[in-house]
Amino acid sequence: MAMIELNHISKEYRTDNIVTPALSNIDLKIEQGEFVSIMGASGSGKTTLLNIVGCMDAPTAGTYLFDGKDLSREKENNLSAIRGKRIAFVFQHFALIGDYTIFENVEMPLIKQSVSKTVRQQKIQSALEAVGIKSLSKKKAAHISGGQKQRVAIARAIACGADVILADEPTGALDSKTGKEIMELFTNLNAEGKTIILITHDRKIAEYAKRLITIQDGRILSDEAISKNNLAFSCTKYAFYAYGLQGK
Ligand SMILES: Nc1ncnc2c1ncn2[C@@H]1O[C@H](COP(=O)(O)OP(=O)(O)OP(=O)(O)O)[C@@H](O)[C@H]1O
Repeated sequence: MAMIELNHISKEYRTDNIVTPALSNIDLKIEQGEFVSIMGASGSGKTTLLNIVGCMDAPTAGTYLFDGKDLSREKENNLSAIRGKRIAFVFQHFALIGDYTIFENVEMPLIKQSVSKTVRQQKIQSALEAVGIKSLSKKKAAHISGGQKQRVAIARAIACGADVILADEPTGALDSKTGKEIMELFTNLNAEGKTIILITHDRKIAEYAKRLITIQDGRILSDEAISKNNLAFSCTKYAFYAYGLQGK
């Protein structure tokens, strides 16, 4: 059984009698532990798809099964519980509260989950350590760089214990070097078993994943494993590291 299973999913937005079809008849299975990139032109339906997978939006038709449970017609309370515990989001513009410290930003979902103070402290310290910003924990989110903000957002996803991380253009607001560092973090998280689904407009970013889905006009145009050439590239890169050379 796939962890994420979309069967004949369609989505239409209706505003002021205008109907906009966003997704048409999507069939998709994603197994636990996969790392998937989604690409497609602007307006092709990528964010709509991610929002349905992340229980932020409901489909107009079709069924969405998460771990075998049909969530398509689930009540908001139950969806919000799944969002909080199983699925975390990382956004292009970070979605942090600027006036809160880094520690407090990571802490918020844990308070919502009623995690005790001692356990919260442990989870937050270990998540901040995993993304390399433990020393910044008392700084306000407004006073750190874009790359550091995205690390906070990833730490928040790690700390809340989600096993699925959905990332919508996570490197879109970052320079290419910082973007690569963020993608290395996602690669590590995937190696630890997290399921990652990531939207990007950048083919190089997409190639960090193991599978690439292309969307066009609300339909899946292609769904393929990332090619061996790229694996050869990453093997070369890791060989560089293994021999203690500068791997660039
Ligand atoms: N809340 C909404 N109300 C009405 N139409 C919407 C809404 N959100 C998205 N749409 C429309 O649905 C279609 C798919 O939008 P979506 O945001 O999923 O595309 P996208 O591929 O993520 O685009 P981008 O790359 O520009 O972010 C577009 O035609 C868009 O205009």
